[in-house]
Amino acid sequence: MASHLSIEQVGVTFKTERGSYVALRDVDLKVAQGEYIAIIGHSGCGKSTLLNLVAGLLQVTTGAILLDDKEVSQPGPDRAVVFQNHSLLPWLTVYDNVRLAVDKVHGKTKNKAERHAWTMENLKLVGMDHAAQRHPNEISGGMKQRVGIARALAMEPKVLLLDEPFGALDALTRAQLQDKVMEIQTRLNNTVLMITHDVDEAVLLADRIVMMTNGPAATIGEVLTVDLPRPRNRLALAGNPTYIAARAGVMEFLYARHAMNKVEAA
Ligand SMILES: Nc1ncnc2c1ncn2[C@@H]1O[C@H](COP(=O)(O)OP(=O)(O)OP(=O)(O)O)[C@@H](O)[C@H]1O
Repeated sequence: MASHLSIEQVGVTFKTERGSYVALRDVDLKVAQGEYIAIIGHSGCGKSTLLNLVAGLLQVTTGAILLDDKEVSQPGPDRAVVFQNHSLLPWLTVYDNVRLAVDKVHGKTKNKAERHAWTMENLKLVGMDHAAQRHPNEISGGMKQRVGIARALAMEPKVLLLDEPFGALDALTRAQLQDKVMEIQTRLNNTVLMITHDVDEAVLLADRIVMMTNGPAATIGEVLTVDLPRPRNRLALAGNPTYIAARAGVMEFLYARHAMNKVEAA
């Protein structure tokens, strides 16, 4: 596998008032272009820390992160992040939220008309072109997440980083957006790193599921390949033996072998 994104022997130690806290150690992962990776693990195991390292929002203490052989040390337009709590600017319209990112990333390469067309094309991709002139407070949580995804895609990042992007949504909206993301990924072949707490979401969306051990000093415990053809249909998969086995494998990892200590979890 050609390694497009390479996480090499990464460790992170935070300085806290009570001393050093080793959040991650020896995290090793190679991701190919176009791969969809889900990262799953109990609360506090370091999933966001890992994503923030790839985003360049945090620095590794040891090891390195390479994207196309270049070390990642700061945020850049080649990595776009979508957070759980939509981070749209409330005073801008849906259109302007996306357009701002388009102007920033494509200001030198596309003219004004092209930037407008590109903004609309990405809003269309997530089915939000009809609401272009609305403000964030006039649209639902699911719609805000769709705009956040449009904004990220409009940057044409090499890697799309999703930090529980559907976590705050109701089950139906969540399913709709998962389908949308699958459809977009099939079309654009983005490399995706997605954090989730949801086993079904991980199996449905991912090519590989990275399962993390509990902290302190959390690391990758196991990586499970989801050998299911695409496009994937949630209804058809419900009785699929490969789907059921993958789901059981992740459940077993999380709730049998790496069950969270009840005191810790409280
Ligand atoms: N800036 C920081 N300073 C000190 N400790 C931190 C810092 N950021 C994170 N941690 C600690 O590192 C560990 C990993 O945190 P992280 O947010 O990455 O976990 P997570 O797996 O994303 O959790 P959740 O699923 O609850 O979002 C936690 O124990 C957290 O308290």
